[in-house]
Amino acid sequence: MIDLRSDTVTKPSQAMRDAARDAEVGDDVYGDDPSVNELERRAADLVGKEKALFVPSGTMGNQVAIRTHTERGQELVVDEQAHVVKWEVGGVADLSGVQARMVDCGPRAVPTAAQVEAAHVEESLHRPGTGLLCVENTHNSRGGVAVGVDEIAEACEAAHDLGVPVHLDGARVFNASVALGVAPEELTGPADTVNFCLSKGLGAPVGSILAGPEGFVERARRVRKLFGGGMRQAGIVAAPGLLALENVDRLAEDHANARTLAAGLDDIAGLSTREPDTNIVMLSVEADVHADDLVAACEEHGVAFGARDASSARLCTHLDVSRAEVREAVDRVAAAVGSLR
Ligand SMILES: Cc1ncc(COP(=O)(O)O)c(CN[C@H](C(=O)O)[C@H](C)O)c1O
Repeated sequence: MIDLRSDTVTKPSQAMRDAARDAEVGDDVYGDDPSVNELERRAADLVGKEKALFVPSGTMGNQVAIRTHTERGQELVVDEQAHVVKWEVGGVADLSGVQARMVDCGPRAVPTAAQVEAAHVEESLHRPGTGLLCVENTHNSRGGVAVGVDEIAEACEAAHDLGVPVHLDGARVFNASVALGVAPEELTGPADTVNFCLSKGLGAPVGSILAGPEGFVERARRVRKLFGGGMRQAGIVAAPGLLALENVDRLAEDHANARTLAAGLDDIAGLSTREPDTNIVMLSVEADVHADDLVAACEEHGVAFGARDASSARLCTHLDVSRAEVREAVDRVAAAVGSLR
């Protein structure tokens, strides 16, 4: 099976497994795990923030950030297709008591200054007040869009002018950095906090990093504990995360493979794709084939990916899929489409 469901499916390398086995560990709740401490230090440096917190998942990183930034009853300004409101089980309401004020950012994938200003609510006797702006880069549901430095900075500046902090869901921020050819901290710098995933394109088995100002990270550490994310000898999974930080540059291979995949799928009658910015390929399926049927037929032919709606699907290239396997996947999709006709 060529698994293109997500870049979350990558399996740890032998070097990562060895690092896990040999990791120096301690009780991380007491701050005693040397592997976690080293990972947090290096991760903070990489994204230009004072401190960082190792969390078990990207969802926890985002939800801990939202809870730490906001007060119950406030509003969160966010793109209507953002992961934090679309794929995190209603966490902004359930865990933080926050209401989402959704903005349609369209293909731009990040709100304009005007959209931030229009969505902002001033707290009053009657009104909730805006507690946070959340942006996403790359933007998953809008096709792995790499949002540019200027666009991120514009949204952050507009929020800051209104006294509103900004959290960057940077699950794939290194994909954006590599695709745009800019240093990660050019993309993370304008935001107050950033969450990025070690367990996606970077290939670690577990974990994400929430980074920001020292005071914020200390408050976030307590929220992580509240959410049950206080880990003990977590060096076992932090050590592979340290190796994952060395996989940033190779993300360019995933992007090249995504372009090869998209071009191959475009040659199949009835299918079309948008030119991918990064490792995510959004596939449009012609009217007379339901995306679910295509996904099922492809699975029978040895390619796995997921439908997004009745007429579109998402395919992700990643560390565990080679260029040759991408080409083979295109051939298998072609055979699957043929079987549907
Ligand atoms: C932008 C963004 N932010 C946060 C997360 C959450 O990370 P995890 O909780 O899965 O580690 C994801 C994972 N995205 C996963 C995927 O793409 O397959 C699924 C959809 O949850 C994400 O894409």
